[in-house]
Amino acid sequence: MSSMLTRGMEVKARAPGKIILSGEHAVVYGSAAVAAAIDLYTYVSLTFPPPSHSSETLSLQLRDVGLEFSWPTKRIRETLSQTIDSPASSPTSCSSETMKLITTLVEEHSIPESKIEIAAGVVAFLWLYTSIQGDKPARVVVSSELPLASGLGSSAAYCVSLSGALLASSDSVNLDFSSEDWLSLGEKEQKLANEWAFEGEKIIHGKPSGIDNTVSTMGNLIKLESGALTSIKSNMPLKMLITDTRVSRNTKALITSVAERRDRHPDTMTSVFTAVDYISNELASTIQLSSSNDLAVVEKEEKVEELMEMNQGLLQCMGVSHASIETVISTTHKYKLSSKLTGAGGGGCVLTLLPALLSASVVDAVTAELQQCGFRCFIAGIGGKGLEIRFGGRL
Ligand SMILES: Nc1ncnc2c1ncn2[C@@H]1O[C@H](COP(=O)(O)OP(=O)(O)OP(=O)(O)O)[C@@H](O)[C@H]1O
Ligand SMILES: C[C@@](O)(CCO)CC(=O)[O-]
Ligand SMILES: [Mg+2]
Repeated sequence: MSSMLTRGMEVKARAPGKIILSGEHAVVYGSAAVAAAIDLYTYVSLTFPPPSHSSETLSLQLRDVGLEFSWPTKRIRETLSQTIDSPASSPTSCSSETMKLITTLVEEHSIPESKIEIAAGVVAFLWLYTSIQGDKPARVVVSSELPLASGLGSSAAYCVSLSGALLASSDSVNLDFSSEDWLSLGEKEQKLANEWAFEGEKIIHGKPSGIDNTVSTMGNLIKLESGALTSIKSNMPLKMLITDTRVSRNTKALITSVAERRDRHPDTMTSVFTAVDYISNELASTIQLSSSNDLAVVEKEEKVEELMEMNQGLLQCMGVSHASIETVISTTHKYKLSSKLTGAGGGGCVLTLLPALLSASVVDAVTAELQQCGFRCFIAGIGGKGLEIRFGGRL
């Protein structure tokens, strides 16, 4: 399969962003968290030059940030000779020595100071590319429907779609490349893509829990607790208004600030994480479709709202709320709606539950008031597909 793909064929992958309904940060310390895929995707296009082509470069175009990188493959082999021939079938972490070497490759390109956080994404790209495809010349293009660095899992969608495209064109994955439809990977291959994406997330997040890459790979609605995954089936409408405060933040820095607070107050923070664990488990059983869960939708919504408020209080206690998030919470509260931050916090996006019977005029009024504050509001479809691959066709 890989020999056909090396003849100028294009492989595409797409992976969704996510919302975290409860449990961000605490999940890094083993508490339960509940997350859902949303219908906004990051797309990767990977093309190997045809054999007649003289190009011996690896190029990366990041359309969302208007940056382009390219490296002679000879330069990549010289720099990363120690790690380049590792097998794609066994995901490995990027050591600090290799990270330094990759950083020298990234620093050969000047990234404007205002976009410096993209460098971690480029390092993650080079680690995933060289680990899975070695030093083959290729052109990779990334574009996303997600706001970057805003809590909707753009880093995970980036790592999952990259891992998917790279594996789909390796010998580790077997797919029908004569099909022009979006294809899901088999269970084993999905697991491999998720494991590689987790290695990329480690480079971008520092200490990720794995929830973002897992929900982006698998799609749907999931609970993750101490690394153990449960898939949640729900028949609740779960309509969420997403408000992007447009305050950009960095997940790695926020994870570090929570770790520092935990170092200062170990017992207290452990109790906070335990409380979040209870909240996530209660939220999961409230939305879960099961014969013992016979509450009416309105009652379930009231429970979810209260649990979201409680989780937000504990996120504030962890130090990851922000004045812009508090403005969204107080604005939606005027309309008797409950909100919480989603993702790492510090700005970024806020979720507001829109109960099924809420009138459209209230949604319009609250949205208008939030937009007047300079925020961007949208409603995303929840619980859709995860990583998918497509051969040929257009992005
Ligand atoms: N489409 C993209 N193009 C280039 N880099 C990207 C893209 N998507 C994500 N990244 C990388 O991921 C970083 C943002 O990741 P970060 O974890 O801080 O935010 P997030 O994943 O959007 O939010 P959260 O982790 O809270 O869900 C960017 O700075 C960049 O390095
Ligand atoms: C803040 C965090 O819990 C969620 C970010 O979406 C980090 C992680 O779990 O990797
Ligand atoms: Mg992230």
